Amino acid sequence: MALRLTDVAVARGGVPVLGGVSFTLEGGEALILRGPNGSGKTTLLRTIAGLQPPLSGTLEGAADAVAYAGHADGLKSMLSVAENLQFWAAVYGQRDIAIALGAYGLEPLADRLTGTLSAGQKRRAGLARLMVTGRPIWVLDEPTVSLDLGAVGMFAAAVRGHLRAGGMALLATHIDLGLEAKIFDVSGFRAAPSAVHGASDEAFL
Ligand SMILES: Nc1ncnc2c1ncn2[C@@H]1O[C@H](COP(=O)(O)OP(=O)(O)OP(=O)(O)O)[C@@H](O)[C@H]1O
Repeated sequence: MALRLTDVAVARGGVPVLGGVSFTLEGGEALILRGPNGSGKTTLLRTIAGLQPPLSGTLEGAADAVAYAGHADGLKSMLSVAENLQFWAAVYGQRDIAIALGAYGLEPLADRLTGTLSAGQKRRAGLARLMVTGRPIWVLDEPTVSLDLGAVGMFAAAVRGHLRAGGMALLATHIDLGLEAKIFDVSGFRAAPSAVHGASDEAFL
């Protein structure tokens, strides 16, 4: 299986952000999105995750295959870490959370209410969530924010394991994770300036 984008254009708040984006990601491959702040990385990732439609172009291989980790951690603060992972495992028809807990050193925190965790601990739990989805394409937006060096290592190891198992990873990150990955710089794909200004998609704020 593969994720294939052909001549994709994306918009935020009705304003075109990127155009002419084409790439293919095969099983076992990672692709890192680069580009300055505001260049459209998040918008492209949200489109691939199915949170918004592309303006034009075709996107193949993403439906029912993507697990998305955006800026929010996707955790319920009044559930424990284990309960959160069990919840997400159930959503995706999976059961085992032990591997995910172990991969991010979360066993000692398994029974803690997620709302009482530190920012980095929450981020570890949010990333562990990906491992209980069983989904082949991990789409990650700045995944290492709040992580200390040890946790960055845990994350890199989790991604490597996912790739070895034939999975794919698409990441927007400014950090060198030591992964063998293709780089896609979105800077060269800026959409032509539009006459529309000041719009926003508040529904997603
Ligand atoms: N909710 C929104 N409504 C309207 N425009 C938005 C909204 N969110 C972001 N934008 C604009 O869309 C453009 C692309 O933003 P996007 O978040 O995709 O960039 P990014 O490359 O991920 O940036 P960063 O590196 O800062 O995270 C920017 O000009 C941004 O100001």
